[in-house]
Amino acid sequence: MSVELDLDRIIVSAAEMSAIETRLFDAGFPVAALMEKVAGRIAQWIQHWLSQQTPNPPHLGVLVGPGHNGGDALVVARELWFQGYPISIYRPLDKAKPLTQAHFDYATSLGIPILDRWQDLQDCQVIVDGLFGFGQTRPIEGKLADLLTWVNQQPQQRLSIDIPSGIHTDTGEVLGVAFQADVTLCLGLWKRGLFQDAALDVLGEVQRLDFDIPWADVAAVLGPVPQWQRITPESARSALPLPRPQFTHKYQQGQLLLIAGSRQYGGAASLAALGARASGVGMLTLAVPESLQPLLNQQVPEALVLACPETPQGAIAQLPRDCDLNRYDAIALGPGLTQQTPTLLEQTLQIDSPLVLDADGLNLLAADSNWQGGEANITPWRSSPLILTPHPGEFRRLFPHLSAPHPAEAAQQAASQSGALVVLKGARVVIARPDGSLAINPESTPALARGGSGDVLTGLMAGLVAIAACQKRAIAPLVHSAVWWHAQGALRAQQQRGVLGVDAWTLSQTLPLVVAGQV
Ligand SMILES: NC(=O)C1=CN([C@@H]2O[C@H](COP(=O)(O)OP(=O)(O)OC[C@H]3O[C@@H](n4cnc5c(N)ncnc54)[C@H](O)[C@@H]3O)[C@@H](O)[C@H]2O)[C@@H](O)CC1
Ligand SMILES: Nc1ncnc2c1ncn2[C@@H]1O[C@H](COP(=O)(O)OP(=O)(O)O)[C@@H](O)[C@H]1O
Ligand SMILES: [K+]
Repeated sequence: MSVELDLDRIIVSAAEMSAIETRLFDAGFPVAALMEKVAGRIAQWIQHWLSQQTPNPPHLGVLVGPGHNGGDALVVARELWFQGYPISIYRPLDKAKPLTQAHFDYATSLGIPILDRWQDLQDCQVIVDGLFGFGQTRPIEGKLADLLTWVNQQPQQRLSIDIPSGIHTDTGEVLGVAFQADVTLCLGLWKRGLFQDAALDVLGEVQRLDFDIPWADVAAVLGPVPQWQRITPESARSALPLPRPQFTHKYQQGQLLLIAGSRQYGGAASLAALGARASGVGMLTLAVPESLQPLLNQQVPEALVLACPETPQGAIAQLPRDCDLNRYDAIALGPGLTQQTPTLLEQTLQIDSPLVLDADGLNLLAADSNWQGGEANITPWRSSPLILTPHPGEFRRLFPHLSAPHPAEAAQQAASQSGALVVLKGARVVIARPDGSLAINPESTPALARGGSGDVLTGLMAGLVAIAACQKRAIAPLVHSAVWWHAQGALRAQQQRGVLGVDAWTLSQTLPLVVAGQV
């Protein structure tokens, strides 16, 4: 018996969703009954949504496709018609699956208007997209492309059933043109495409409507531990090292060494240090070029600052002789470092504790001859986790030979072949583990698209990893947690200051509030 997972955490491909549905049908659940159930929940959701906006039922235009997405749309249209909503149906293609055709015939017999021209949808207040669901693979072309282009130019609110038509269910790619939704109601289980950066701007607000899929059927298709998971508030919270016991001291709450900064990039070191502060790590040590010591002492007074001899250009030339790398629970290397001193990477890689590499730490790794473009697995020469936090540019330098077309698959391949835990940054951060599993952060904000946000993440993540390592907890859940809280910190700061008000320093000051708010 596998442990039942919250269905909200699971992300499926179109083929997996189809296989899960097939199991329900094979077990005796009639296809038509499932469609009634699902569409009934969609209709209820729409009714509640619209009742909050206007007391009078608005006129709904319903786009109906040939498959069961169109069938869902017809059942929704029928139910809302019975509830007194004015409805108009537009069906661009004549062909339909038998169940969809039956619903179309019944809707026609009820006298629900069937439009001949899509232009007549302009009288509606809301347009519902039931053209294609997870069955879509082909590009949207010809008349369908013209229809969606026209619909997207209309002022009405737009709601999509399951996934916007024109979005590839697995990759999130726009297949020519896509229905531009204000709301997307994902049915049953989260689809992969809804978390791909390429799709984000056409999804609108995304909600999942549950339809009671038994765990046994999910596990039969996805295995006992589904590979693709969403980070949820519960998983992010439960990973935090809380509550803190009364009887403890700082060395039991993690010791982190952060090696960062140069005369040129002093801010990166302080932002990473402030991120680490937000983790609550017991003891923070900063190794920085000696000229940065006064700045860091002032900005992060609780940290122990190691002044390192520096190069003429102001980079760390070497670590102080008395710096014992073995005493730390975790090490982070990279923000603002420059690439002048490859020995820093060599030294830290040899230490048997978790290592977080970011920015120039990643660039040094990419240039290291042992790394071999990420194709030589690190596991034989390192037993502790190596955590890489590249943005897409750094990722390409690290893994130049990977040909996976989409970020999630690319991260998955990168982690499997290199043995590192790969945190691929972007609008939706993907965390891939060497065992092939993948976690995606579903909630974030473009407020983070700003210099320094990543430095804060590195510090926060390394701090949480240090606590986990010190307390002999699993490391990966804390990496997920760091990505989640980083985004939540940005969302909180954005609430207070707007999307343009979330500079990295503000983010670092908001993070302790959201993380501490979990106690
Ligand atoms: N089976 C059921 O009773 C349930 C079905 N559900 C609904 O069913 C959907 C999946 O239904 P289907 O598998 O029938 O697939 P779709 O409704 O997504 O449509 C697939 C059909 O569209 C055609 N098509 C795809 N792309 C096209 C293009 N670009 N141009 C022209 N034709 C194109 C395909 O040839 C196929 O006939 C889900 O998204 C969901 O809305 C869910 O509600 C769960 C219950
Ligand atoms: N459009 C976006 N939406 C959400 N998060 C974003 C977006 N763009 C960037 N981010 C996040 O901001 C951070 C940027 O990190 P990085 O590229 O390393 O920048 P820097 O080196 O300047 O700190 C990452 O955590 C990334 O996921
Ligand atoms: K749809």
